[in-house]
Amino acid sequence: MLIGVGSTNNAKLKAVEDALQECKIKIQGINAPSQVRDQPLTDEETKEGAVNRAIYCIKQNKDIVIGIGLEGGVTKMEDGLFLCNWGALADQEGRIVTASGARILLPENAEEDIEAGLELKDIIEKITGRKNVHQSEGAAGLLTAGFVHRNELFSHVIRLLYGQWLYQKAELEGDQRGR
Ligand SMILES: O=P(O)(O)OP(=O)(O)OP(=O)(O)OC[C@H]1O[C@@H](n2cnc3c(O)ncnc32)[C@H](O)[C@@H]1O
Ligand SMILES: [Mg+2]
Repeated sequence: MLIGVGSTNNAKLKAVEDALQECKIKIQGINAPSQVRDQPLTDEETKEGAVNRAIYCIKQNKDIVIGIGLEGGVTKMEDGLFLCNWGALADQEGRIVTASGARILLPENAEEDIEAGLELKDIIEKITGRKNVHQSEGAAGLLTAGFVHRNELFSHVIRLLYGQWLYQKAELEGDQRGR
């Protein structure tokens, strides 16, 4: 089964590979536009970016059975700004499922930089002094001393998406059999 993943970011592609390793899948990374800001600033905007990427993927090629869109963002809470991750799965029948992942509080200085208009990936590069951290362990890796990497956060989201999709398809097939 061919899965289109709406990104060429290694952390996201690895997340899909790891999350669905027991399923017979082939992955195609697609440079899908999120159609939201490069740095989404709310849960809603982050989720919308994931949905837009997923839908873009299934429109590229009829052989793509499902499209997966993954989007990172931030969301404001009483105690500060949290890192959030959203995912969406779209299929050729028009079904769309969504899920979000674990979230952690960003340091106060990161919040100030984001409010000043910087992207989280640039802030993390500034803190670590390394390039392309968003393609590997990400902000989560930095803030958990390497315990939880960005791809792991997305992996859970992907399993939530794929599992919901399987469940909904099975429900539909049950209905069609007159259950
Ligand atoms: O190529 P794409 O798929 O766009 O990958 P990306 O790394 O830009 O990821 P997103 O667009 O999903 O993330 C939106 C913004 O949030 C940043 N971001 C989100 N999670 C991050 C993380 O764990 N570490 C570093 N930056 C992160 C990211 O770099 C962008 O600036
Ligand atoms: Mg991006």
